Amino acid sequence: MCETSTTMTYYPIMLQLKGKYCVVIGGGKVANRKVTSLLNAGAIVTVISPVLHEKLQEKWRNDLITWFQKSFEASDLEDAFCIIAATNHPAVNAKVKECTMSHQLLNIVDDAVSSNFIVPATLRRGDLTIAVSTAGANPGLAKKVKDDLTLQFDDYYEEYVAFLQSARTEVLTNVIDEIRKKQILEALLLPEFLTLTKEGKIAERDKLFQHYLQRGIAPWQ
Ligand SMILES: C[C@@]1(CC(=O)O)c2cc3[nH]c(cc4nc(cc5[nH]c(cc(n2)[C@H]1CCC(=O)O)[C@@](C)(CC(=O)O)[C@@H]5CCC(=O)O)C(CC(=O)O)=C4CCC(=O)O)c(CCC(=O)O)c3CC(=O)O
Ligand SMILES: NC(=O)C1=CN([C@@H]2O[C@H](COP(=O)(O)OP(=O)(O)OC[C@H]3O[C@@H](n4cnc5c(N)ncnc54)[C@H](O)[C@@H]3O)[C@@H](O)[C@H]2O)C=CC1
Repeated sequence: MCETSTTMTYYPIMLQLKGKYCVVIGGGKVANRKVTSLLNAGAIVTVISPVLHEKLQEKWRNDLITWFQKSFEASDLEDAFCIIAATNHPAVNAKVKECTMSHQLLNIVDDAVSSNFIVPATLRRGDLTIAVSTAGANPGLAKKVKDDLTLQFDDYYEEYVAFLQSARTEVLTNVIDEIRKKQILEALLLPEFLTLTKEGKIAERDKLFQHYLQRGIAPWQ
């Protein structure tokens, strides 16, 4: 048994890509998956590829992306904040690496070692993001763990996180006493609020929160 991992220790971050110029080289199935997540993050996406996967064609027809129907050239990378090399030719992907400046973000879909970032499997429930990575050891496992988590973090988490956000804002705005503030913030994460959200008892949940906010003691304590 191997005792220590030989894989890279990555630094996980949440990247703000809104309005950032991103270039994807290649227009196949994998490129389409990467483009979809870039667009979801609000990036401005250009695809360089002689041929486009039908889902990318649809995005292009809907003006969601720019497409240059051609093979890769070094000048395609000018001004790019983020670059994804997703062709089916390792030599072309390696050329993209060669032409990338050290300050640019680069993901090469067939070469994690030469990339300066890799993409985790991601589960979203409103503002809750769960990102799973195996550092490239087994991307299929990252996807499987994420898929398994969809059961535990079901759709109602979206409503739950929205409630927690507005309740937290209310506490931070209205409760001056630091000890009480800390107590209420801790109590917000007790299972009662999650259970009531899951059962769709929204009015009851909000009443419970208001009661606690005003009285300072949770009724169940
Ligand atoms: C290093 C990394 C670079 C990067 O792409 O960032 C990379 C590399 C490679 N993936 C390969 C294969 C597969 N990748 C997937 C799926 C995903 N791959 C993703 C990420 C990553 N893949 C990064 C590491 C992530 C990590 O480990 O933390 C996910 C999580 C995110 C995303 O792509 O958005 C997305 C799931 C999205 C979702 O559904 O949630 C599947 C399963 C499937 O498609 O159903 C398979 C087939 C099964 C298998 O091989 O495991 C191959 C071999 C290609 C070949 O055979 O030629 C390479 C190349 C290599 O290993 O060198
Ligand atoms: N990172 C990941 O999650 C995964 C990575 N892969 C890797 O991704 C590669 C791509 O896979 P697919 O998208 O399924 O392949 P694909 O064959 O569907 O797409 C390849 C695309 O690259 C384009 N292309 C080829 N030469 C080019 C050039 N010189 N300049 C610009 N574009 C060019 C083609 O026109 C095509 O659109 C695979 O070879 C594999 O190594 C595969 C599965 C998952």
